[in-house]
Amino acid sequence: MYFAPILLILVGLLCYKVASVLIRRQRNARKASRLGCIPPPTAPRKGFLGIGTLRESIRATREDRGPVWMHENLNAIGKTVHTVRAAIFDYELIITRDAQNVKAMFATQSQDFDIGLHREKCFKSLLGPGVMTNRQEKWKHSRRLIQSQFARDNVADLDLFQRHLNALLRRMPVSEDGWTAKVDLSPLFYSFTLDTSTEFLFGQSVHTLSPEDRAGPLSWDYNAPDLSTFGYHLDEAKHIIDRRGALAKYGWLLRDNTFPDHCKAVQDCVDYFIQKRLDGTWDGRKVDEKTRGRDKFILLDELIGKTKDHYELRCELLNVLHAARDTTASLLGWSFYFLARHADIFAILRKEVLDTLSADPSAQITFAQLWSCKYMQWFLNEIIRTVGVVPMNERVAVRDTTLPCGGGPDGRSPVFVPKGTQVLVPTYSMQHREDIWGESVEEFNPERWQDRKFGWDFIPFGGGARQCLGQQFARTEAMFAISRMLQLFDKIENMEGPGPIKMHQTIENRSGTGVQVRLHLASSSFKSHCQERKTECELSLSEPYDLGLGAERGEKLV
Ligand code: HEM
Repeated sequence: MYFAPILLILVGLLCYKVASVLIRRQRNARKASRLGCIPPPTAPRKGFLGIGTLRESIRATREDRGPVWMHENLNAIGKTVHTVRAAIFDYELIITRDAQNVKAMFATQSQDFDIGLHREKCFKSLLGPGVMTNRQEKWKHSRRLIQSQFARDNVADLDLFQRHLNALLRRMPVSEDGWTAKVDLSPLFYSFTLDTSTEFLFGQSVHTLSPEDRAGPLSWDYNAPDLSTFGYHLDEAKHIIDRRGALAKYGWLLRDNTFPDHCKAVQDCVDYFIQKRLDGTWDGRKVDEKTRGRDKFILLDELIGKTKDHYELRCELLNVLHAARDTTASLLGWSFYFLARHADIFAILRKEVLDTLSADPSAQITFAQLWSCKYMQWFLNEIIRTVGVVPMNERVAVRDTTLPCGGGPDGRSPVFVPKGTQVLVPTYSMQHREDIWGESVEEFNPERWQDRKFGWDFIPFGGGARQCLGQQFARTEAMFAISRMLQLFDKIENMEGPGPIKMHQTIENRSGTGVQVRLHLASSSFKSHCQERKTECELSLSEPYDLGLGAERGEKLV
């Protein structure tokens, strides 16, 4: 009985939708032609309404080859085609790996573009509004608040990295033959960067790698949240967000009842840190106003000088934590993934570290020394280029606008971009364009960076107005950890065996098979450790030897 009116309403809605799409297309076509724009090539739409393409892309991501799938699909349209239109259902977007278009969106026409609304929507519940998720005026406010802090020289604290690296090394006991057991370095680096970034942001690490250090300062406080699960809840919440993000504007379809609990657990911990800092109490002692944040850089302390709004502090700090932690862990993981597969590069890099810094892993390293390691810089650039640590970026047009090129058969005409259109920037694909990087594009070769300057064709840290604020921090942390490990170990072996590279793409891109290696302790570092600990150098190692600097042999590993 009710069937006919419902059907009528549905048909009416469908007609309205079709009519409005057609009218919008006509209006856009007229405006585009007035502006001298020509559409770019259209990516083939597979299956009904492009559902086949969507399915293929989801399958590729699930099989850990998402960035490669995108690159191959663009190349299939044409190796010289760098801007295309794509459509799935009623959703039309532009994909560009053209440096000129990227420069326009990120810099020269940045007032016409912003990050997509779905980034804000996906992350809102976990991070809240902050520098990564805010748009327009609100973003400008967040950026101003954070940026001035990052301009300081002492943002990257080498002592901080050293302490947490020691904890990581304690997880890698060495046997009698000088080799560590087979270890997956990937999760260790994710823990390492969680520990360093929580300390750098909140002034208190969650000590994932050294829980024994966590117990001390907070044991007196019965109201303290459970810091041991901070990393778990953060990872789980991010995992759900990643899955939603893959569905773009349809992300809301993916429901997960555990999501609010994960978000709350993370926020409770951060709230606790902030409250303690705001109260001026920490570890039961009064924090001295004068020394607060002076001897070492703590972002929370710096922000407290600008705002006392608890919610704002929490959101901004969580935004930076999200930006900092996984990206740097991915960079470190991939570094050792490639070192384990390129013995020649391992040898060159190690020689540079020993010559420039010292062969002694307990000798002090300075910021200037680290940054003078040229080959190390090339090596990191090549890692970032090869894997695309953040393999995809995006913008959305906030008004009708244009991109300077990509249109027409020769790709030289401007392209019309209607308001609300999402423009994807597949940075991985940009970094694998043969016309930019040459025929050896798929070769891992740090030396290609010898005389190369950064341009708009290499934007792993974004560019222009929203450029990454932590590039220097991330590079310093990675250089420090790599240098120390190369001082300690003289060999690395790939324990995964042959097989294709797997790129597990979430927001960052990490190795889908982990970083399965074993490392061999250099005899010189072994001696220096022994001397430092006043133990005998000719130790006959009948038990695994604990590598952690400062830790005594035989100490119980956690
Ligand atoms: C290898 C490591 C890293 C990579 C590849 C990376 C990459 C990026 C990229 C591509 C963006 C721009 C996003 C966009 O255009 O919308 C970005 C933004 C940002 N990054 Fe990083 N990042 C890294 C490490 C870090 C670290 C360690 C920190 C902090 C300590 C950090 C803080 C930020 C912040 C605050 C923003 C937001 C800037 C804004 O929107 O105004 N990043 N990062």
